[in-house]
Amino acid sequence: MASSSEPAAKPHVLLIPYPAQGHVNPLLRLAKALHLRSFHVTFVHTEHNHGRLLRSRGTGAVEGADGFRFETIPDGLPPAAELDATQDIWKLCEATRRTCPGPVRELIQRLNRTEGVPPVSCVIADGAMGFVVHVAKEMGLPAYLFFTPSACGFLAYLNFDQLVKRGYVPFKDESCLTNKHDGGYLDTALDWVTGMISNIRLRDFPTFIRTTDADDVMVTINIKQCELDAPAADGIVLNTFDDLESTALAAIRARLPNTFTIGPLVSLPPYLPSLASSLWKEDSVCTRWLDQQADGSVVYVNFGSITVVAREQMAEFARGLAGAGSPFLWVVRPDMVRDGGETSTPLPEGFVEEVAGRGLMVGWCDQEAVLEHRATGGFLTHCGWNSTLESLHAGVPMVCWPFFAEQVTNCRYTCDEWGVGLELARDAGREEVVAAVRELMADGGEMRRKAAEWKNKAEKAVAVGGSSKGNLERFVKEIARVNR
Ligand SMILES: O=c1ccn([C@@H]2O[C@H](COP(=O)(O)OP(=O)(O)O[C@H]3O[C@H](CO)[C@@H](O)[C@H](O)[C@H]3O)[C@@H](O)[C@H]2O)c(=O)[nH]1
Repeated sequence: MASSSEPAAKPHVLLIPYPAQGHVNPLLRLAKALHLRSFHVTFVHTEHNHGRLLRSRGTGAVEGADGFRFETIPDGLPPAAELDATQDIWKLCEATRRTCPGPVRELIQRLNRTEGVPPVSCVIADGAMGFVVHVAKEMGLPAYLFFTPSACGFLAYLNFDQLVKRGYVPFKDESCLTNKHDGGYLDTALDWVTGMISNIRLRDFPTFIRTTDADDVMVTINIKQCELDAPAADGIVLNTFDDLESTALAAIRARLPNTFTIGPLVSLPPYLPSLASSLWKEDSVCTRWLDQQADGSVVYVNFGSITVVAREQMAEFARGLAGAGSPFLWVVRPDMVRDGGETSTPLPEGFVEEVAGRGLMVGWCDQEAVLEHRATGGFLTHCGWNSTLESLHAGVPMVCWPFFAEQVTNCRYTCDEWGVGLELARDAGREEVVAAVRELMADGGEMRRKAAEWKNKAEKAVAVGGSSKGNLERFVKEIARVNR
């Protein structure tokens, strides 16, 4: 709760993440940065995620801090039978857009009536909650959108309407939907897209375009976010830095001039560590286990918070990972494998015993700490943007195994543009996994050198005098000023 002695003139920022781990994390980091700069902060979880946070912490309440409060809104989905199961992000996108405008409006009205709390002066919502901009505008409030993907991913989304207008989407033929049997359609060059690498292909675009449905929900929602919501916002915030994505950023700024690049938003060193956002309970054994491993020897494997893998592929992957020979730390979420809609034990029988001593499997870890640990030598990732950026910040080269959304775009840039990744084919078998992990963990090499270079540039961007640090301070001034 806010302290009643708080001066009424303090700017009060309301932050509304999209309710998924990869979206909550960067917005919470921004929220803390604003709190550190004397903003009163209200951070909004969905009721579902609030329940998960309580469970992952084993507490009865999610505590705020002085001038930092948590609030909840419904997400529009029926209550989940299994609290820890990953929500269906497709249904969630549609449900939040339909359900949340009313509750957001009521929340702002209630906060404005709450004694001791300064009136809400600015709203920052995730780009995937872009409808919030219109609610804020109706209430006379400035509103900013934080798009959590990479700039190259966001630029790809900004071109969805062109893909439709030019007739690439919807796909004409079901067979074009899969990597295997597309008859080359996914390799179509899109050299007209300003700001993306010149040889970008249809397959490098966020996978939501892979539909034969002219009214596809994800295509429609993404176009609305880019064509209706983003231009209506007072500004756009991106978790990236200028050196990394200068060409994509120039194209974005040509359309949305007031774009602030403030990344990488990392949480080290921690500020208000008690205000954490892990929806799963972190396994504390990881650091102790890593402490016992040699420098740069461990391959860290994590597919993020949403990815679901087929049982046979999981088994094949496990064999490949074990066969590569490096010690490994693998985060296996309990709901990662689904058989016919059912969640069941994800690992092949006997695997845990077989790799005991050289492979550690946990349900969830403190990923930033793992990537920064001296023993971690490579990251096998699904290329979620937070994972990619956290890896770049830690100077750790990657094997890229993208599954959906703009992970394919991030993979392309990580491998071909930034030179710090090796791509693993979506249908890779154990031999390919072995080969990729061995190459990743090999000593020396160009990828490792490049990774060290990007680490340096990332650190410079957020240090005093760096581009992201300067942009953050400019952003802070702008959103504090609109309040006066
Ligand atoms: O054991 C774990 C696993 C993950 N994380 C954290 O969880 C976040 C995961 O984010 P990300 O790597 O971006 O993966 P997703 O959760 O899959 O992210 C979704 O959101 C991202 C941002 O929009 C998109 O780039 C992805 O495509 C989309 O799947 C990161 O901050 C990780 O550090 C942990 O702390 N511990």
